[in-house]
Amino acid sequence: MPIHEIRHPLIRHKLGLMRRGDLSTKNFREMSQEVAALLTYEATKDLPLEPHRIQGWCGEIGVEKLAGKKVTVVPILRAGIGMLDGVLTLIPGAKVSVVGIARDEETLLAHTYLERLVGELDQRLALIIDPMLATGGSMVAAIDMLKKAGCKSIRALVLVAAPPGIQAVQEAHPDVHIYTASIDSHLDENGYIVPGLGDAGDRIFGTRQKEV
Ligand SMILES: O=P(O)(O)OC[C@H]1O[C@H](OP(=O)(O)OP(=O)(O)O)[C@H](O)[C@@H]1O
Ligand SMILES: O=c1cc[nH]c(=O)[nH]1
Ligand SMILES: [Mg+2]
Repeated sequence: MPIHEIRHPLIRHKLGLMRRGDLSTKNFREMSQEVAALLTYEATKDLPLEPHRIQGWCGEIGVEKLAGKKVTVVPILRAGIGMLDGVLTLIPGAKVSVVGIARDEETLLAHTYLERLVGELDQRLALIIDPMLATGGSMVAAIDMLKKAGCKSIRALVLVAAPPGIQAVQEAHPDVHIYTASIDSHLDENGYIVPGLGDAGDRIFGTRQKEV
């Protein structure tokens, strides 16, 4: 199945804390990075390795290293930035491709406003990061963009996913695996995930936020 809900106890615990409406911006931000790192660990567990010979302390030995070109991490602005350091903690050499996509609050349609992709995408695994997969419009737009640029291997890491978003990605891009900390219940009348996290961008950056 291309949807992976990672039900690790540390993720469940941290996500439970993140769902508190009164959590500070600082704590929400920190936990976004921590859960992103844990999702990265799961999403990379089958990356190919290649043998490599090095000089060890006792002479030449065989070790393994990641095969192929470096991974590119693709944060979807703004909220994806809230997961970036967490991913880079585990893959510090990754290249970063920044994509700006905003969802229109009325129509819920995704609009692309920035595309800064790294080179040699045809040889890289792309890890798209965004805390929320709601209608799926933003994620589908990001995958469309990467594929148009030649990328052949794409995975999506989201903190919370809603069924309509999962379905939209699976229908448009069945080859893309989604890794999430939780598959939530549904979307409300404004397209927000329930129970969800609220507006992830606002909670990470400390901007407009509904009173709780
Ligand atoms: O699945 P969708 O229905 O497309 O919704 C999810 C998108 O909405 C949020 O971003 P938003 O557009 O609010 O931008 P922001 O990160 O700048 O706040 C979120 O970070 C996703 O990118
Ligand atoms: O629940 C949602 C849906 C879209 N964007 C968010 O930030 N939160
Ligand atoms: Mg937002």
